[in-house]
Amino acid sequence: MKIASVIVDVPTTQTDRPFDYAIPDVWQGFIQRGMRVIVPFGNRQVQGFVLDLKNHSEFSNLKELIEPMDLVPVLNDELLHLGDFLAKTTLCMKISAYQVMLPPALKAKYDKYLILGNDTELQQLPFELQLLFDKKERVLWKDAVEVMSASYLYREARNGMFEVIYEVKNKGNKKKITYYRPAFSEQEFKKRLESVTLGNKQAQIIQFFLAYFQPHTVASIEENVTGARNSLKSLVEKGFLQKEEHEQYRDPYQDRQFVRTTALALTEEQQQVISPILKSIEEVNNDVFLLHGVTGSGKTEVYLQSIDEVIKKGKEAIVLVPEISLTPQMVNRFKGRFGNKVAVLHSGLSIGEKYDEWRKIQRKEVQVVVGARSAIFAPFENLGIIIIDEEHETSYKQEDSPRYHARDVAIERGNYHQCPIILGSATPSLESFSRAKKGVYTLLTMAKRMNQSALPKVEIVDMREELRTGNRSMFSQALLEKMRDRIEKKEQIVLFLNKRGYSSFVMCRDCGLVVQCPHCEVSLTYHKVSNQLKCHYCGYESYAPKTCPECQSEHIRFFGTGTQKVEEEIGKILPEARIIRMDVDTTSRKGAHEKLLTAFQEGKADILLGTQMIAKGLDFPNITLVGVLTADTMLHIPDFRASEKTFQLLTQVSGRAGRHQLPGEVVIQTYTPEHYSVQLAKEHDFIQFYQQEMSIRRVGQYPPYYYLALINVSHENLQLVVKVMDKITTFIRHNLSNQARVLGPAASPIARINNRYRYQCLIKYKKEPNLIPVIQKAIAHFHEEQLKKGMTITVDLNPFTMM
Ligand SMILES: Nc1ncnc2c1ncn2[C@@H]1O[C@H](COP(=O)(O)OP(=O)(O)OP(=O)(O)O)[C@@H](O)[C@H]1O
Ligand SMILES: [Zn+2]
Ligand SMILES: [Zn+2]
Repeated sequence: MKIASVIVDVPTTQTDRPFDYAIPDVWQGFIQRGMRVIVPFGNRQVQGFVLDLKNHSEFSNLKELIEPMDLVPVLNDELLHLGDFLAKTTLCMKISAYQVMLPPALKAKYDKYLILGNDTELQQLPFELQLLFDKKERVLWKDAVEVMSASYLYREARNGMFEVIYEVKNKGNKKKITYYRPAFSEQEFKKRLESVTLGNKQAQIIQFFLAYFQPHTVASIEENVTGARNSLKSLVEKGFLQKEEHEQYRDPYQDRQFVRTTALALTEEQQQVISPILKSIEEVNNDVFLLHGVTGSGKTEVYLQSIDEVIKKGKEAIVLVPEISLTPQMVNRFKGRFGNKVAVLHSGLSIGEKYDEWRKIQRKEVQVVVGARSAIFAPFENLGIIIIDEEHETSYKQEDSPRYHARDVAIERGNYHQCPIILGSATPSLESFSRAKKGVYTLLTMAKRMNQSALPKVEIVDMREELRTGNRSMFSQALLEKMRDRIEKKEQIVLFLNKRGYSSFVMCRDCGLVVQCPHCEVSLTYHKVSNQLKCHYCGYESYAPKTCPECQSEHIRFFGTGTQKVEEEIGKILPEARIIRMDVDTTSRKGAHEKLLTAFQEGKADILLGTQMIAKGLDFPNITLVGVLTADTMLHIPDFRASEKTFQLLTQVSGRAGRHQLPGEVVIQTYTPEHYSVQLAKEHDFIQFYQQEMSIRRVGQYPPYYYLALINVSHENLQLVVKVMDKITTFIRHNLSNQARVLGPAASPIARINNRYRYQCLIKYKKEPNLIPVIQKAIAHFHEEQLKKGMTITVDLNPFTMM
């Protein structure tokens, strides 16, 4: 093959297609599909992905590609195909589709190094390289190519002379660990022993190996035979032992002892739901299961035993969990069952650690990956199951390009591998549940909690009523009494606050002004520690004003409640209570999250106070009271999913109480007690909520009855934004069927971010086969504006944020 088709890293619409490059002779036979290469583009050199190899091109005078960046492909055939799928279904550039599948270490420009292969002696190298390597462990790639050709280096790397690694700054080099392994079978080993004479130490070492016939590290040999180190070499020379080196990964969990767990005897309900899953695994079917199980019904055990079956068949498993429930407790459950067969991918890892975990997958050293959204791209080649826990979580949708939903990617991959998919939740999304009702997915239900424990009793407290009776505190009488009671009984409490920071906004009580960001149309958030106001969209910061910027009144103050303020107030009313506060501020340091949770688990506090991050996944036996301080903050955001999100959150938080022997109770404080999402969360009635919400969606023409597409235009010049959005909207309106509803142009709910005005157009549709080409055509018209004037146009198919 003489020609490579390459997708280049130049993200513009004009370059969003493969370019052909001639493969120079030195690289013939080396370049493969899915490798990254460096190619000339214009007068620059850029990276690209090889999509295809061929012998003929419709273009003549092809430029030559410069060199490969990888020894082996970083994307396999399936992932190349998946990139196509992403580009088509999310309207992103192909280059961003491929890049999103790789760990960040392979995206940015990190330095590349050569290190010597396991068996390479310095003397084997050409003299020029010997000089470079002299006493060094590794050599910068760019220094090496000054003295030797890249093709020589790559070929020898393939032969095992070197390894090529990407070095992520400050994260330390790959660690190697030396092992000694027996050179023959046990029988052969014993036979040969008869015909040699060994020194005392050597004999002891041999005895040790015969007792534990497996590879050992030097450290473990020395532990058993003191001073063994010096005799190992001669045993290698005599042929008894072989020395080998294994890479030691920067395993973030390596210092931890995992208590091994074994499969639990399943309850009747668990058995009922797992049997169709096992059947699907057995028959290699591509079924999508929606596992609707109430909180604490034992969904995780169903996942674990399904995965176990998949591993036994020599296949692999991907488990997605939302970033915030990817707690050490969650990781332990998987590592405890499958040990080092598990790789973990989440945003708390350093770039180097992510790269290491990814390579374990690529090298087939693990069979299970547990991770947040992007783990759906794990480069497994023989997938046997994909599990998405808490499938209703909106964090499975990526908010920047490629705007993909992990569920769609999972279904696409499941289809390729012909493997089952489990979507699990106590509060499934309306989209998934309606698909299950229609029979597109198979519905599996677990309605009971483990050990017959009841779902917690929920009490709703009307905070307006509290105010009327003169209670101005953030705790209702009911909640306060129950908190006292639990502290006395030495049981534990979870207090949930739907917010971050000390207080959310600053308002003037005289003129009603809310202090806003000067660049964005949002109110600023007050941070007590620094006495600053911050914008969470653009990062703008200023000191909190002492007087109102509008009317100069001094009655300007902070509204709303934050975790710090709640902590202070508890300190006043329940001074004996020990509190652990978990929010963005207390958990920003690496490992902090885990420390706080462990402390709580060990009973070092009575109250766990926190935001969203404590709502899910926690499974602690001693929690018997959950208090939700303000249930309605989320009901008022401009989003048609506001009620659904409120119901889900209240159900999830309530689900933390009374999961084991002790019964649980929940107090929900609210200013809108009559709202159905609050009332039905009290009843734990998902089905009723589903029906009620569906009828509202039908009337409002929202998903799952209609699909949505959101187009957004932003620029500093308001007139330009309005003009462009108007033209796009008109074009789309004229080119879709009259069943489609095209709303807009209208100012976005957040009308300005970072001084850029934002306008949008929302399309609601049922069936529009031409939707994508029409949108593309509408936008293509404004290329010039995008390129020259810095205007941004984004398209979000099935958007999850309407802001
Ligand atoms: N078959 C079983 N026998 C005994 N205990 C079990 C069994 N299955 C699960 N459990 C235990 O029951 C508890 C609840 O299970 P699990 O956390 O899996 O529930 P879940 O459905 O995932 O809940 P949530 O949706 O609230 O996270 C756990 O402590 C788990 O170890
Ligand atoms: Zn004022
Ligand atoms: Zn701002």
